[in-house]
Amino acid sequence: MTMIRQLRSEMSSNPRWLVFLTILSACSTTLILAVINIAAAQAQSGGAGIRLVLLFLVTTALYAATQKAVTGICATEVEGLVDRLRGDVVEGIRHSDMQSLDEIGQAKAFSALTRDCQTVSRCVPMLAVGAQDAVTLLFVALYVAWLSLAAFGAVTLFLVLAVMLHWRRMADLRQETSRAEAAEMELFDGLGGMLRGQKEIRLNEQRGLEVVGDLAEISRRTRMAKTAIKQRWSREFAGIQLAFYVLVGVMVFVVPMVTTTFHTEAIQATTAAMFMIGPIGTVVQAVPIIGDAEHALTGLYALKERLRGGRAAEAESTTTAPMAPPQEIVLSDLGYRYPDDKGESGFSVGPLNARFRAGEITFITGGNGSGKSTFLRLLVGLVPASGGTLSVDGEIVTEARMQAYRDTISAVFSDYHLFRPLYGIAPEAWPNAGPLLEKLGLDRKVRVEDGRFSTLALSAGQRKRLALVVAELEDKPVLILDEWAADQDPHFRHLFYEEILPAYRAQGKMVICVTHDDRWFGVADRVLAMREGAFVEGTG
Ligand SMILES: Nc1ncnc2c1ncn2[C@@H]1O[C@H](COP(=O)(O)OP(=O)(O)OP(=O)(O)O)[C@@H](O)[C@H]1O
Repeated sequence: MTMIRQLRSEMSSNPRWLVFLTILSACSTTLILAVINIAAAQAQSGGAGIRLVLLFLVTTALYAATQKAVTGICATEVEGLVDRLRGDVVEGIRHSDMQSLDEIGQAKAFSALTRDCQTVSRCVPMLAVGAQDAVTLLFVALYVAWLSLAAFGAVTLFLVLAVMLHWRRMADLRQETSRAEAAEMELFDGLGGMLRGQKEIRLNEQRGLEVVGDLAEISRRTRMAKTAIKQRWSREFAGIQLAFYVLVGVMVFVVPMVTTTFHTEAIQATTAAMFMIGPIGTVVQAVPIIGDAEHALTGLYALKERLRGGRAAEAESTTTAPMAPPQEIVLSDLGYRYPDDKGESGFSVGPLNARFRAGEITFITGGNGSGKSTFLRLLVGLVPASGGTLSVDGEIVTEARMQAYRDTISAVFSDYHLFRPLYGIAPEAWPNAGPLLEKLGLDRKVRVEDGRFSTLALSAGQRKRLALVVAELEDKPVLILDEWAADQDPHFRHLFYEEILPAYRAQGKMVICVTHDDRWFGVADRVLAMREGAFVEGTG
């Protein structure tokens, strides 16, 4: 079991101590049972002695103390495991290339980090109590054996049959659980789309009705799948409890027929069997919860490995020495191909040959879908090249130097994201934000307070200007902008092409911009046109 294996290898407390406490807890439960049986027998002959009362109190206190300790240790260890795993997955995401992330899918990564982690956390009480009750069952069974071998035979036979039946049904249940999970994932995707598409839904009533209708259908399928699983579990649970009552009936009515010695122990063995009903119920309830947690944990480890796969070499051999500001970036036959999708071959860019120099502005132009954004992802090392090389100042950028290379680049991509805190920007640079905000007409909207932007509630054009403020605060030697001016009004477009870009050139920055603004092509030192993933001959 993944959970037990991982807990054993990563536990901060001694696993033997946990096992000892679990056994002690089960012992105390069995002792309580024995004390009750003895007291009941003594009651027939005039009442239980004070020693028995004291023993009862001590065993009860021992049970409460060990249960508290086991639950506490399980909670600390499982939550620690989840926390470390979540951290590893987040790190894995940070280090993985964009292609791997695209393949995994944002929804899957998000649900692993939220729902799966929660599922593992939720199993803590059941893990602790379930383990205690499983050991208790064993001990009570031994106690029954001590009372009567015939009763023990009946209990063992029953337990073996119950476990075998239960195990066989578990396989079916696991399949049904996977189907229910797939349906639920589809539902989450649909709900996400419905929330993001509110504007479109409000502008077309028929679309809204169809979206809601579709969601209702997916929700119905999810409900059916989940209800079926819950019903099967409650049938399973009720079946096992019922079978146990039958067992008690067998002990009371049938066993005395085959053995003459059983009568004296009948009441005690029956009480012991009744004592097993609680733990059996807990174990039966714990199994699916722990099973779900196990499934979630296996998925989380698989995701962690997948994120690590292929990037291990980079992560393990990355040299942290910073790279000097690039004076020249050279692409030699550099290429990238998106993975094939359901038999359709993926779009490819390259082989690309180009040279970018510090203090120069290069414009990249080309029709929609010609590969400009893909080229930028490749240029900044967000996707692994399928061929060719990328060199900085005569040295090929290896996997090990890729992060150092990326650290020399600032970018505003077409699908950029704005963080409210000024992550990655040294506090000494925060005061520079004021003049930049003023230059880009944002000073009356946004301030920097304690290293955070006061607001991100801005128009599309304002947000893009704020993204440029962030890029300027980073003050890196290479700047990449993907259709930055597309959202700007004539004033800021003019400012961008006529003042901002020439200022970058004067500062010695290497600037690469994707743009369709042919009116300002003259501002660039070079214009490269793209078509079908390649630079058009004669441009540049
Ligand atoms: N994540 C992806 N997975 C697979 N294929 C993709 C992916 N992103 C883009 N593509 C494919 O790559 C091709 C080029 O896309 P890209 O975004 O690079 O073009 P572009 O020139 O930037 O277009 P636009 O001017 O419309 O932004 C497209 O035909 C698209 O189908």
